[in-house]
Order: sequence, then C-alpha cells, then structure tokens
Amino acid sequence: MIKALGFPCKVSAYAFCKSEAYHPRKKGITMELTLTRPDDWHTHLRDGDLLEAVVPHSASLFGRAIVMPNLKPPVTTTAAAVAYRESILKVLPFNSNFNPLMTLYLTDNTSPEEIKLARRSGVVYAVKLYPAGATTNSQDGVTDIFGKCLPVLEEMIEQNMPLLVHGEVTDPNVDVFDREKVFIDTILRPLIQRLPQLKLVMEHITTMDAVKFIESCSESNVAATVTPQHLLLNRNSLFQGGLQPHNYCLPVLKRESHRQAIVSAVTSGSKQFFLGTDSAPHERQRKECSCGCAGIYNAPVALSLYAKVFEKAGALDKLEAFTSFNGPDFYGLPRNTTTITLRRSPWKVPESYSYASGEIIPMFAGQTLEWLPVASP
Ligand SMILES: NC(=O)N[C@@H](CC(=O)O)C(=O)O
Ligand SMILES: [Zn+2]
Ligand SMILES: [Zn+2]
Repeated sequence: MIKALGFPCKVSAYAFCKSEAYHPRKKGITMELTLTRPDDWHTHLRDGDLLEAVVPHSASLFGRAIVMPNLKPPVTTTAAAVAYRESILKVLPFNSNFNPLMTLYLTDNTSPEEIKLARRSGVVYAVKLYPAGATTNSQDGVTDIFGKCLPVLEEMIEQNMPLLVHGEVTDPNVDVFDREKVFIDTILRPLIQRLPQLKLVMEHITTMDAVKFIESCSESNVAATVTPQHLLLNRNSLFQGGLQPHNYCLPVLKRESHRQAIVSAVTSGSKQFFLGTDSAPHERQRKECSCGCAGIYNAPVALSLYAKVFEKAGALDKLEAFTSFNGPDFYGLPRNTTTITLRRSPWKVPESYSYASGEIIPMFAGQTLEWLPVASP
C-alpha cells in the first residue's frame, strides 16, 4: 500500500498520487510504501567475521534468503548445509525471524542420493550450478553439465528441487561481455530442451538476451533473479572518473540498452522476474587491490534501490510482486505475512561498515537515497 501520511491511498491509485493535482513532495507530505516483507532469492552471507557483520543487514529487511554455497570449501553436502545454517542462526539479531534457505554447490561428483538427502533435510531449497572458473570460489564447480550431471538433474526433477544457475561460459576466447548470451545459446537452451520439467532460475541476469530467453520459457519452470546493480548501473559505471572496483561484479555490468531491457522486464508485471540482490561482500582490501574480487555489497541498500528503480519507471504498483510475491510463488512457498515500510525520506548510505577483520563498502556508499526502510507500524 502507498500512502501519503494521513491520506492513505491504494497502490492502484498511484497514478493519481503522481498526478500534478496531488504532488506530495511539493506539498511536503511524506509518502510511505508498505510491502509484504520481501525475500532475497540470491545472497552471499559468507562465514566467520564477515557472516556476523552482514547477517543483521539482510535480516532487517528480508523474511527469507536463498543463501549461496560458494564458501571455502564449498557447501557440497546436506550435512555442510545444515551446519552452515546453524552458524547463520547463531549470529541472528535477538528476536529476528529471518529464515535462511540453504543451497547445495553442484560439482561433477554430486550424487542423486545427495539430492534425496537435501530434500529430506527440509532446509535445502535449491542446488547451485557454477560453471568451473566462472566467478568467486567456483573452482570446484561443474566442468561438463551434460557429461557429468544429468542423473543428478533428473533426481532434482523427481524432488522438485530448482537448479540455480550462474549463466556464463568460461571460455577465455569468448568476450567477457558476451559470456551470458553464449551460455544461453550453448548450455541453457539445450538443457531446457533436454529436461523441460527442470525448475530453473537464471541468477543475476544482465542482458536483453537473458530477458528474451526467460520470457520464451515456461512461466512455471523458468525464472530469473535481478540485482539492484543491473537495474541501476551500466558498464560506464566501472570507469566513471577512474576504475571503480566497488561496481565490479560478475556477470559484469553491460551496456545501457541491456539495463533498460531488464528494467522493462521487471516493471512489466511478469511473474518470471524476482528480487535477488546477489549481495556479495568482500573485505575492502580485497576489492581495492591489483586483482580485485568480483562482488557488490548491497544488502543494506537493496530495498531502497529497487524502490528507486520502480519509482523512476512509474511502476511502484508493480514493486511488491517483484519483491515479495513472484519469488515464493515460483519456489512454491507461502508469501510472508508480515510487512515492511519504506518512507520517502532521504537518508545517507554509510561510507563503510567496520567489522572485526576490516571494512566493507556498500553500494552507493556516501550517497543519498530516497526510500528509507522503517519498522512497520
Ligand atoms: N557476483 C559476484 O560478483 N560475486 C559473487 C559470486 C557470484 O554470484 O557470481 C561472490 O560470491 O563474490
Ligand atoms: Zn553468480
Ligand atoms: Zn551471487
């Protein structure tokens, strides 16, 4: 629901709210937006000190999060996923109801039996495919999906367990800006033709090719997560005024026309696109060095940034489906029953967050954002 404080109005009336006759900002009226509590369908919580530092940020905004398994060593077994979940629960703020949904890291050697165990555990919700060498901690990933993983994928169909995909080829001869498109053409499309019943999420999409591909697939079986950075930034942001390591993530930011296609897709109301921040913290020195890590830390600002995108597109009425409905509907999970409120009240993003082993720099550090998350009434 969107309301100007004191004058409640429904989301469907937002066009009216934006009209000249009713201009809350001009009149100094504060707008609020109350959403069913969102979930984050793609995040990296890390482990050790960093885990402790970042979990409160995700837990304050999101009801649940799909927790990526690319630790060192990776979370390849149900037993490891259960242990990792325990360590997340231990560092949750007092009174938090945040529910981490665990994933398994697929390797050439994952067995169908492991998928059965994962399903039986009740805490593993998906399996993550990292093509070996594609991204951070992916060296133990899959080298040949068709040659090595078909029995496991068939068991995943049996167990109704989604496959989450980092969709980039790793061939060094393929231009880094083309790796997503080539992955779709050479791996994803043939995979879906071979296993049409497989539930699949293409993670952190970055191109119009990915948008078209998702839209061409079955609505109930294929979907995509979308990050704030791929909705707000294009590849110019990597070089604006000098090299910008904190805007470097994988898949790398693409040209403006791709960004626009992704904004159109998420604001269209399609159920196949949902919130996945890909929040990926790295200690500052590991980003600001001669060979910096890929990953943008956006958990504290993600919701404000998604609201910014939808507002700019004149589509705030579509925000809640993207943040809070499409994800659980795709995963076959109930929608959250609590809410979160965003107030249109400028706030400054901290320059950094310190923790025991250093600091992390959030996306849009030091900048002012319009939408401030506040506790729901
Ligand atoms: N997105 C990134 O740039 N980095 C992620 C890995 C990933 O999601 O590919 C990380 O774990 O740091
Ligand atoms: Zn990835
Ligand atoms: Zn990720």
